[in-house]
Amino acid sequence: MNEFFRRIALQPRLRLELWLSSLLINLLGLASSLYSIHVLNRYLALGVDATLVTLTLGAVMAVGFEVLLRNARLRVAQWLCARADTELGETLFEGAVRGQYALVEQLPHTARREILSGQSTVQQCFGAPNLVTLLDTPFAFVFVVVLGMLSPFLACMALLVMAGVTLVSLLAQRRLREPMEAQSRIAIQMAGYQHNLTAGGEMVRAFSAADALKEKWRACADEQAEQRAQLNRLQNTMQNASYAGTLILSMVIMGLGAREVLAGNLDIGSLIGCNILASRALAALTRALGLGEQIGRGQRALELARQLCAIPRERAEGVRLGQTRGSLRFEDMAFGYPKQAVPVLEHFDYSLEAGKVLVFTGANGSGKTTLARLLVGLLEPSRGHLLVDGMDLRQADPQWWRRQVAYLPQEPQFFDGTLRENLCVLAPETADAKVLELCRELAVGAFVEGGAEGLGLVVRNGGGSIPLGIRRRLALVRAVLGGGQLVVLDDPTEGVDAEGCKAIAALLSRLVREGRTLVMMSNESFILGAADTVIDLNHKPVPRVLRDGKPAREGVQHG
Ligand SMILES: Nc1ncnc2c1ncn2[C@@H]1O[C@H](COP(=O)(O)OP(=O)(O)OP(=O)(O)O)[C@@H](O)[C@H]1O
Repeated sequence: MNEFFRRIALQPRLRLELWLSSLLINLLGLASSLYSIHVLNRYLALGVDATLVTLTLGAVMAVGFEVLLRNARLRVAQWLCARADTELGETLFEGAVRGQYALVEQLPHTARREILSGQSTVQQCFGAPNLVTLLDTPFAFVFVVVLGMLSPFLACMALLVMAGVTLVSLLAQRRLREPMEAQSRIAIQMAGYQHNLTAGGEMVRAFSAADALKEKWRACADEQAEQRAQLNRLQNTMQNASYAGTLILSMVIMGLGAREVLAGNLDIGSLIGCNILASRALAALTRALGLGEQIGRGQRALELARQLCAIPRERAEGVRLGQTRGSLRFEDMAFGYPKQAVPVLEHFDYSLEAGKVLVFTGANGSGKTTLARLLVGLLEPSRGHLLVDGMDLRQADPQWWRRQVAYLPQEPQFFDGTLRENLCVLAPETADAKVLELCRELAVGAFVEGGAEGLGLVVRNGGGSIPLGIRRRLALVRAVLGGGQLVVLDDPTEGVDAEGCKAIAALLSRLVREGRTLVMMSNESFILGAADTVIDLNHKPVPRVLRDGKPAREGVQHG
């Protein structure tokens, strides 16, 4: 409900227009009742055709104005809702991409997907049609007041029936909360299984995981069906309440009204008018009560969205040093994930001059990727400092810093778009010829140029269909085109064939000659051989420097 009022309050001037137009619309809505009263009382009594024509013209004009005003009001409501929806979309997007990485990552993938898709639920539930329904609700009582002017007794009866319908609907709505929450929990679970089916189709078939998955799927689907049935029963109760309420109200008004007519307290015309007014009042009320379930759904989607939006943002500003030289200093640095028994590293001290090659080595899970993310500024040390050219990375503008780093993540991902858009994301002005030259240097020229679309190839699903070794080298092209002075490569040769490794070695040699600082996470012997420094992350919790000084080999040579 608050969300509706927030939307209405977005533009104070329009807020007044919305309420005024709703008042007019509902006043004009009285025209049909007045018409019935006057036709029955005046025209039937006197039989003057001019009276009928005048009354009909007046009623038609009132209906015409009402329709025009309703259209205009809907447009204003749509404009307000579109603004609120855009705002929500942007806030969610910002939350997902600018929320502190470590905290965003703590939300499971499926939950993040559910949160982001909740945007359309909010759009639907708090949309313009529902907003105008809500605006009409207080005017249900305008009809009751007019009814009271014709017959206070019938107005009281109408209020009694309306109260009964409201009570039943509210009780049913209170019970809706539980199945609706269950539905949203099950939807997240189902989304996980759907992901297993779409992205993990090979795993499911090759390991005969279909039976195990099917069992889980069925259990989930059964629970979903059970909750949906309960939801439907409650929705049905609400519908029945409003249907029965309408019938009962009409019977009450006509039955008791007839007695009032016989007692001489009411004329026939007014009785018909009372019946129309009472049903209009109840219709406005039941429409508003019907919103309850949608408001509940929208509210839940908003609460989920708030979880993401409540995550503290990354710093939006900080120091920008121009172009970094690429010297690094780890100063008594520590990092551990929440609930981790042994931290990834502790008391780590090391200084790296600009232009040198540092390799972190270690077994799976020793912390190589974590270190890469610390260097890129996606994670922050739990203690101590990571200095770049003497400046603590915590003071740096993250956007500036990431442009100083040519980063190859361990899991190279691309966004949905063309290969050109992806490779040139950091340097959109790069000429195709330069991109292709770098692709050839990394031995992926044939892949790019061999395809009919070339750099226009459309990448989908993170680029998962591109062979890993090629995808990794394409991601290396993207990193190098960014021009960062500090090169951070997380396992650059994983899944790459011999020819690819040779090309990577040649590229690394070129980068060293250009004076870039290279930090790599690798267990590959040719990379370890070319390092000025090798640091072993297997040694816990303080990493051990295995070699510091002259590299074992001149340049980076594969084989
Ligand atoms: N987001 C996270 N939350 C909690 N623990 C994590 C998270 N990411 C990694 N870890 C844990 O931190 C440790 C280091 O993981 P990391 O991925 O950095 O290792 P790695 O050396 O890169 O492994 P690999 O060689 O397999 O890529 C592991 O024990 C891992 O389970």
